[in-house]
Amino acid sequence: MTDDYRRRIGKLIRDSRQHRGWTQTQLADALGTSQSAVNRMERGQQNLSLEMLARIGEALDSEIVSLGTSGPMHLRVVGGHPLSGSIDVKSSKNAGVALLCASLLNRGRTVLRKVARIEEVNRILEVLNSIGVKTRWLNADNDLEILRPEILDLGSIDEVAARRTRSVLMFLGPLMHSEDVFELPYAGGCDLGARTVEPHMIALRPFGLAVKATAGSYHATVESRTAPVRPLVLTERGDTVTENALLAAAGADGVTVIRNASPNYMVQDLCVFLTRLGVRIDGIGTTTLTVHGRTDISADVDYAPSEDPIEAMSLLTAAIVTGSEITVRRAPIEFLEIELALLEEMGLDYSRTEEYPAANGHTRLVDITVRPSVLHSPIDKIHPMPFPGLNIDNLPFFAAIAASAQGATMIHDWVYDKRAIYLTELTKLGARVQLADPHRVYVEGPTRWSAAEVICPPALRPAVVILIAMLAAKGTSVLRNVYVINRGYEDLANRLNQLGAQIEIFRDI
Ligand SMILES: CC(=O)N[C@H]1[C@@H](OP(=O)(O)OP(=O)(O)OC[C@H]2O[C@@H](n3ccc(=O)[nH]c3=O)[C@H](O)[C@@H]2O)O[C@H](CO)[C@@H](O)[C@@H]1O
Ligand SMILES: C=C(OP(=O)(O)O)C(=O)O
Repeated sequence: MTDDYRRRIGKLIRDSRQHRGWTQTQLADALGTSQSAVNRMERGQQNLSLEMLARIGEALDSEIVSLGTSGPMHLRVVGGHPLSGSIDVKSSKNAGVALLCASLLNRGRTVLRKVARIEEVNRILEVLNSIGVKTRWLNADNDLEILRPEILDLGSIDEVAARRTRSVLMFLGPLMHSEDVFELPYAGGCDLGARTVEPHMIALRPFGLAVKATAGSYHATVESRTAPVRPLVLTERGDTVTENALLAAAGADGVTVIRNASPNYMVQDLCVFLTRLGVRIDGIGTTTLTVHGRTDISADVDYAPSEDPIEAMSLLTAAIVTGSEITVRRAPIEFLEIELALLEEMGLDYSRTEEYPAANGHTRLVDITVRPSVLHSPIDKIHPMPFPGLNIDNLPFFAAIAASAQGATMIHDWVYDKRAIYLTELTKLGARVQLADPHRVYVEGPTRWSAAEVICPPALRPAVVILIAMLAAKGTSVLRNVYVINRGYEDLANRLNQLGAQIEIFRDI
């Protein structure tokens, strides 16, 4: 790099940092380097690798220094080393996106604390911004301010961003309170096979919302604005459908009883948030929710969504599969109990601290320490259930765990059409995974993991499972196109590196 280039790039970095309102120390923290190194970079006195430029671009959210961020992101993993140390679980993707959608109900100022800085959140923010909602990251802790304008500009909705996430479906519940007729692009998300939206349509109908699927979008018409006269019985105990019903009920004039509601973690977080907005909800954490709606929600609210049980499970799995001792701090225990009970049956040696409250004042957290253990397969198949059951999104992690255990395990993903199929990618790293049918795999362990080059399957959890297997595999593996992981995990590679992993981020340019 010539001096001139170094100086010009340094100036761009300084401008972007100042634009974001960060000190050199804040940028250094985000990059895992020192303030003096940032100072040298800004003065053009430091050679910068493309990877470092990519990381700076990402940290500063800046197009100017996104030189290396234009192409897809990949990971190079030097595996076979045990991990050690402690790691904090971040707030959940699924509560994060639900609360962003819920902020549309609020005419006051919404502040969400420590929001996971992930692609799924970015997509919803792009959609919110495109319709006129003002959002602003307040600091390096990822606190986020959201201000909804009186009138939304739905005609300008960012369709590209909307189509990349399924969470945009949760705009239906809030928007029906302020719009008479509106369109939403078809929801996307992980490619897990067909995912029905019918339960959402059925749940919102009693509130007076008619939704018709037209070419490429949902056409919504508010025929009347009412609270359902009878209890609303959900046909599926789904998470986002429960959230949509809650959002419709929260802004409706009257009391709504929702039966067969999901009591899962993101739903509980949303309920607690709505109570902070002044909406009374009885039965939080159960399958019957009674919502006392309000048509005048306008509160300056400050809320910290809780920690992600799926991220906690991912980190526990990384420890188990690499035979490491690590402590996963701030794990929401209510949503991990069955997983831990099963792991204990399989021979896992672990301990946990007393419970302490999350910042939302509701969720119970513990620190979990996992120690190297000799695991054996469970006697019965492993299958998920809606909460309270083994979490549907935690199931894929058991494929890597079963592959590390002695014996044969059957894993039954009845939920998604395609997800079990993606688990067979583990065979590329030496695991014996056999597809019995599109929903069931047999896993035979233990595995001598071997390094490989793999393209991420288009599904978040199976992609992370492959990354974890790469941490266990001696040698250098490459995982390509990790957008799907970034959709749900913040800075996962660097955080694993802090536990001793050797993962390098690189990009095509
Ligand atoms: C943004 C968000 O929060 N996403 C989560 C949410 O998605 P979301 O709520 O969108 O999940 P879906 O509605 O797609 O439900 C998942 C699948 O389970 C089936 N199903 C669900 C409930 C039920 O009682 N019976 C039944 O058959 C559905 O038909 C579907 O095939 O919940 C899923 C299931 O926990 C999780 O994988 C997703 O991470
Ligand atoms: C399936 C998942 O999420 P989404 O609903 O965002 O596709 C997931 O989190 O594993």
